[in-house]
Amino acid sequence: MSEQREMKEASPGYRTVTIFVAGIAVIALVALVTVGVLQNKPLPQKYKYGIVMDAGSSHTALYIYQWPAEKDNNTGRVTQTDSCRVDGPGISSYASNPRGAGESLGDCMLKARQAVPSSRHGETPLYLGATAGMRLLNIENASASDAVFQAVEAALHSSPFSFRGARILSGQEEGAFGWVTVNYLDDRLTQGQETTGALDLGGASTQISFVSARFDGTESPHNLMTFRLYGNDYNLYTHSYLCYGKDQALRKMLALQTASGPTSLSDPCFHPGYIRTRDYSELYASPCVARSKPQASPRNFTLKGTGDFDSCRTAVKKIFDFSKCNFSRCSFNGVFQPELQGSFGAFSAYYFVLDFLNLTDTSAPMETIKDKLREYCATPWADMQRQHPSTKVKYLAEYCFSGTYILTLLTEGYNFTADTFKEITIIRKIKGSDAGWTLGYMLNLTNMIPAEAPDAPPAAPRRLRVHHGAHGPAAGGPSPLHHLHPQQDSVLQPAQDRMS
Ligand SMILES: Nc1ncnc2c1ncn2[C@@H]1O[C@H](COP(=O)(O)OP(=O)(O)O)[C@@H](O)[C@H]1O
Ligand SMILES: [Ca+2]
Repeated sequence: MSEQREMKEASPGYRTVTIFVAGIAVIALVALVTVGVLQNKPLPQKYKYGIVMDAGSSHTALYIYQWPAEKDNNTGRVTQTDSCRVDGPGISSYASNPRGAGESLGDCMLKARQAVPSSRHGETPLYLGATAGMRLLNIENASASDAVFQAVEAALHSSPFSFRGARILSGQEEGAFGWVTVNYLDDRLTQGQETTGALDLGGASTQISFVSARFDGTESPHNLMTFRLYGNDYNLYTHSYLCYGKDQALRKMLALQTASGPTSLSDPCFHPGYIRTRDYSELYASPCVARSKPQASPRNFTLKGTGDFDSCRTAVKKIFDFSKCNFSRCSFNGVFQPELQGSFGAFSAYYFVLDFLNLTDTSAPMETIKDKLREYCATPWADMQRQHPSTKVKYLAEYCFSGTYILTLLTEGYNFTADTFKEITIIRKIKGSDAGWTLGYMLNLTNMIPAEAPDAPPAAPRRLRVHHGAHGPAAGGPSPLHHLHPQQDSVLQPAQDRMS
């Protein structure tokens, strides 16, 4: 009896404890399940991603872009979230070891896997675009360039991303996409504002692109790219000069100086005291200079710097041909160029070189710029090395040439004057994204720039179909496999397609 009473008496407290413990257990279970579910099923991602690899002549770089998931295909701004520089040289340097080209991309691919949330991997487009280094290899040895592409494609196919092809961009595309990038990042396209021209200096080629009111393509159809973006039509003049990137331009200058096969060369574009043995077969191993290789020459020559800016300019100027022009006006080498118009953004090696030389202020008088270069080139090589112990020796040795080349290309080549030179801004990034062709390339291939303004009445679809232009390796390249047709539905259209 008493026991029963006791139990009865104890029961209210016992029940409270039981309910309490059970409650805790349920909460713990729910929390455990929630954590488990969340770990397996990631939270919905706010962003989408796209990856472009820039296989340049000197090196390959990977860029990761992101944009708000719900604004996809609209005006949601695409920004660069990450980039990765591949160790070693550009893929065109792997002609005799194609597998090495594929392997070289491994570290950056790993970085991309870590940077893009895994739930997005499968839907993230991955593109590789090669520029002038592969254009040259393709000219020189098409089967070697095929083998490099095969190795690179195999490597990228094995990534978790949605690989959409590796191909050589035409010079027109390279120039036009650089222009799209700069104007997209500056937000000049949605507003229908006046656009900025684009100047891109690479190692093997250089591009100039700008909108010209005086150019409709009649004079030189190959230089016209037409766009309709956000409801505005653009006639873009663009030209890519193969062999006029700064590395090939240097080869061209050295080739002119060694035409007779000397054993030593005094060169004004290198610092006084600079001395280096150069191999003839190495110097001439490029389609840019191969034909001018001396008939008979020793194995190598000794290159000695004299550090004389004015003589360097004279030597550099000789790689430009100003003698012929079959158009109303030309830049050089008989290439049509309308009168320069508007402001320009100059990036890539323009930035690397002029930033190193502290010459990014283009509003400085031309004479001041020349004086600074004159003084710079005259600095003894030993002093240069002492002052810049951590700068790559190859770069350090060539900044005098590169600065002189840039000045000559802009003023004598493109006809920038003391006045219009001020219209050039030297840029590396715009709002955190690198200036270059990659962003424009991706925006085009993923149709992220609409032809019509977003709030325009639903007119007939204006997206223009693009065929590859009848020019450049992109059209007649090594193998159709490498030239997927990613540009269908793109808004970018080379003029000759429109007119045919
Ligand atoms: N820090 C730097 N200083 C000087 N030059 C640089 C630096 N970084 C890159 N470059 C140069 O910029 C150029 C980049 O060209 P790249 O994009 O590889 O070639 P292309 O566009 O012709 O295919 C190369 O000449 C490379 O040597
Ligand atoms: Ca480049």
